[in-house]
Amino acid sequence: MRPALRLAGASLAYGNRTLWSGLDLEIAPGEFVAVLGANGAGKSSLLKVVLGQQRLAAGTVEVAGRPVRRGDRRIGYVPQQKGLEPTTPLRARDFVRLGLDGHRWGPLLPSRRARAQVDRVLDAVGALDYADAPVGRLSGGEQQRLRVAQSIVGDPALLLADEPLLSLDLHHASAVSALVDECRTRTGAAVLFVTHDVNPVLPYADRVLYLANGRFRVGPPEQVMTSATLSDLYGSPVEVLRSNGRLLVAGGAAPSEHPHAHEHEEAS
Ligand SMILES: Nc1ncnc2c1ncn2[C@@H]1O[C@H](COP(=O)(O)OP(=O)(O)OP(=O)(O)O)[C@@H](O)[C@H]1O
Repeated sequence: MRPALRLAGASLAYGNRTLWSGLDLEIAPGEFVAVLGANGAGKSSLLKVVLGQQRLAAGTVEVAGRPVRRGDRRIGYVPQQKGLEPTTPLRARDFVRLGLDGHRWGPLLPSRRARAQVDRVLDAVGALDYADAPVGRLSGGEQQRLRVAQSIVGDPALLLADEPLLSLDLHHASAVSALVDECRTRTGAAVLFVTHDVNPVLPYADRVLYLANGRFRVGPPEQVMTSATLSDLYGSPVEVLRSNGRLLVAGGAAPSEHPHAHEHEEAS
């Protein structure tokens, strides 16, 4: 089967600083890959490469067998969270609808089918109660649920989610993770899901891509999320603790020039 996403010998650099290199990754349709790593490891940049917004320094990247290009309608994207302007002149449901026909100019076309699709995802993220509210007045967590709804409403073949659980309470973090899982099961979408906390996606992640120190490990969570693997990756002691089925990563202070890398922790 043709991979939904294929990176081969991929390297990413800004100027003379290489974020990661030698990345070979094939994601099958329907596969769920969680992307983890310290601040600044290059997780968001990886998504930008797949979106065609950032060029590789070396190697190739293909989405469903074709070179990446900007504005690929087969890709759904949840950008890293930014608050929407309070005066944004859109209702929540119109904001979600942009995921279906936001690429077209002009007023939204009346369509019973589009309305039903929007209602279905609003319901799935628990946003029906505020479907007609102005989007800019909603809380960070409410807006975040709408971003997720917008990214999946068009049934993408590849879903890229950049910290979609940020601002969500435990209940909604679980619900959004389950929703993404349900979406990939129903539509066969492949998922690349950036998160700082692996726990909400542990039930669904087929593999983890862990980026640190310009290197990476990729494999099933039980292989990657171990003290031995992460200590080796970071080059310093990292302890992965297990408690009640949850993982807690302690340590991971990367010998990096970026002080915020030391804040890395998957505890929640
Ligand atoms: N366009 C750019 N030009 C130069 N440097 C950049 C650019 N975009 C990102 N960087 C730098 O590259 C590094 C990786 O950024 P990126 O946002 O991909 O990291 P991340 O792993 O997603 O981090 P976080 O967990 O903090 O969101 C950072 O140090 C960032 O400052």
